Amino acid sequence: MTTRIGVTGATGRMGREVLAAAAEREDCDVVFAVNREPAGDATVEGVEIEPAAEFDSLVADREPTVVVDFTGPESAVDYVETCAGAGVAFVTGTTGFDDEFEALEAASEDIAVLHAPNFARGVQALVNVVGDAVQDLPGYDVELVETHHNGKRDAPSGTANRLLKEIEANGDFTERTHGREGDAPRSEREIGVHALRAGDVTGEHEIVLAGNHEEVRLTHRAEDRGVFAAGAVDAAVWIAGQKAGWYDFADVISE
Ligand SMILES: NC(=O)C1=CN([C@@H]2O[C@H](COP(=O)(O)OP(=O)(O)OC[C@H]3O[C@@H](n4cnc5c(N)ncnc54)[C@H](OP(=O)(O)O)[C@@H]3O)[C@@H](O)[C@H]2O)C=CC1
Ligand SMILES: O=C(O)C1=N[C@H](C(=O)O)C[C@H](O)C1
Repeated sequence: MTTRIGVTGATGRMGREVLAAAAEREDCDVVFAVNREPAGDATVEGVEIEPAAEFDSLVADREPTVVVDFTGPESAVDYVETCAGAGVAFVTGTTGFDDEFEALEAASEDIAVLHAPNFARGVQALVNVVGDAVQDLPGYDVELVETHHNGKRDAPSGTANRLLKEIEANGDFTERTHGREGDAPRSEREIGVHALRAGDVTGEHEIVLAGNHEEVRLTHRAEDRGVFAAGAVDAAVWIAGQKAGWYDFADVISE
């Protein structure tokens, strides 16, 4: 069966990649793509880019099975609420959520919603191993360093926040220290968190565990945004058959 996909943020860094990834597959069709203020005759991968102001009517008229969203927290909430009203599943890789996250969770009572801060399969593997490493090395200092391109808005990254949750769930930590400056010795049970923004780095996450005169470094490096887009399109095809509820990327790759 063909999955009918609507794409938001379609001229953004990730939106373009999603359109390219979808174009490579025979089991999905892009039925519309929107951006906030598209140039008059804009197309990406042969798909016409339409104004985001028309999102609601496009959902009603083109009947997507699922919307794939890489935009910002506020727009993601607007889009998921429309999808919830129309019975259309929603896959989002948007990060930087604060209170807006509650609206995503609420929508999952009516439709299938999948949020993943990182659609790279290697990051899922990293999430799986980091908890074991922290458990196996009690008392070791833990620091997390993430590096992204200079256009990224949110810090720390959504992936870093996900990894931090995993570290905290598996060790005895009391605080996160964001950066370090001046007379600022490390306390025993803190996790240092460092966000670098430079050039066109696609996305790197490194966890350093150090103690006992030894050091372990767990690193994921995305070399191409296509990795995230391919994962998001896999998720879109997968979610088409799911009932209302909250899902993450682990659900997709465990099948
Ligand atoms: N989960 C994952 O695997 C990944 C997640 N991301 C996340 O995806 C998101 C987008 O990243 P990226 O593509 O690099 O960002 P870009 O800035 O390149 O693109 C964002 C797109 O969203 C649109 N947009 C932003 N805010 C709004 C709004 N309020 N209303 C309507 N449209 C809006 C932008 O429109 P306009 O052109 O008008 O500004 C643009 O098209 C970020 O949160 C990022 O962290 C990124 C990579 C991988
Ligand atoms: O903004 C990006 O580029 C990325 N954002 C995601 C995040 O915040 O974790 C995932 C990836 O690292 C790229």
